[in-house]
Amino acid sequence: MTGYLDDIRVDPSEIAAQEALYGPLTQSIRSLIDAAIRTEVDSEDIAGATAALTQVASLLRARQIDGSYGAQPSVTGVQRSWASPVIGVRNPIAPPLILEHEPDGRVWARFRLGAGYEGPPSLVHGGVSALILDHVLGEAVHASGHWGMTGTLTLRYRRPTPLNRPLRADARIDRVEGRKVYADGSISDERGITVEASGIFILPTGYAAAR
Ligand SMILES: CCCCCCCC/C=C\CCCCCCCC(=O)SCCNC(=O)CCNC(=O)[C@H](O)C(C)(C)COP(=O)(O)OP(=O)(O)OC[C@H]1O[C@@H](n2cnc3c(N)ncnc32)[C@H](O)[C@@H]1OP(=O)(O)O
Repeated sequence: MTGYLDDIRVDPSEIAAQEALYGPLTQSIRSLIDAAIRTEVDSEDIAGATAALTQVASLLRARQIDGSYGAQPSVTGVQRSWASPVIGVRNPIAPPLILEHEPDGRVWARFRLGAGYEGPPSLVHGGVSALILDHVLGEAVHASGHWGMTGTLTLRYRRPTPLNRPLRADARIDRVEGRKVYADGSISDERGITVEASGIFILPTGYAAAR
């Protein structure tokens, strides 16, 4: 797999400039998603908003990459994660999580989930929790100098996870067995753990280990 070591070679000022350009666009669309779910304006205003948004979409589509973001051969490892639905600087679906890396390899993030992530009324959708944990466990694997595809992800939903409350995700690797890296993690609210996860991340046949 290419891209892994490119992370180190990307010019930081170029990354900062791109983040300053695309970050506000993404944040604006993120706010729009929440607005679209919760709006109670009258039908004329909905029709007006729909027309305006169609125009915005065609403005952005005037020049586009071919295919998905991470599939671009010229795009570096750092930029590729910008399309992530969990941390993506360019993905309005991402909450986003801002990940913190500890020297001992633990990875964690504080975040909140709003109306766009609802499962049961006023609670986080279980699939969204799985998405977040898959990513955070995968990051802990990556931080340990390995990488791999998610082979198995096991979740235990211990308590409902609330919307619009401070949440935290944590992950760390447990052990490495050949091509398999075992990682554990959780999502917590103010009262403690709501979801526990364990995952097996596997370096696919034919791929070299990261380091
Ligand atoms: C992820 C790429 C990272 C790129 C790095 C760049 C930067 C990263 C930065 C930041 C982290 C990002 C974080 C992202 C997080 C999201 C990750 C995802 O969403 S991944 C998409 C969902 N997962 C799939 O689509 C897998 C589909 N499955 C496969 O591709 C294969 O089945 C694979 C690779 C899992 C295994 O295939 P084989 O052919 O290489 O492996 P065989 O030779 O069959 O088995 C090897 C060993 O693993 C066990 N094994 C095989 N499959 C297993 C499984 N599903 N679960 C558990 N064990 C399994 C076997 O029993 C065997 O064990 P024995 O060596 O005998 O002890």
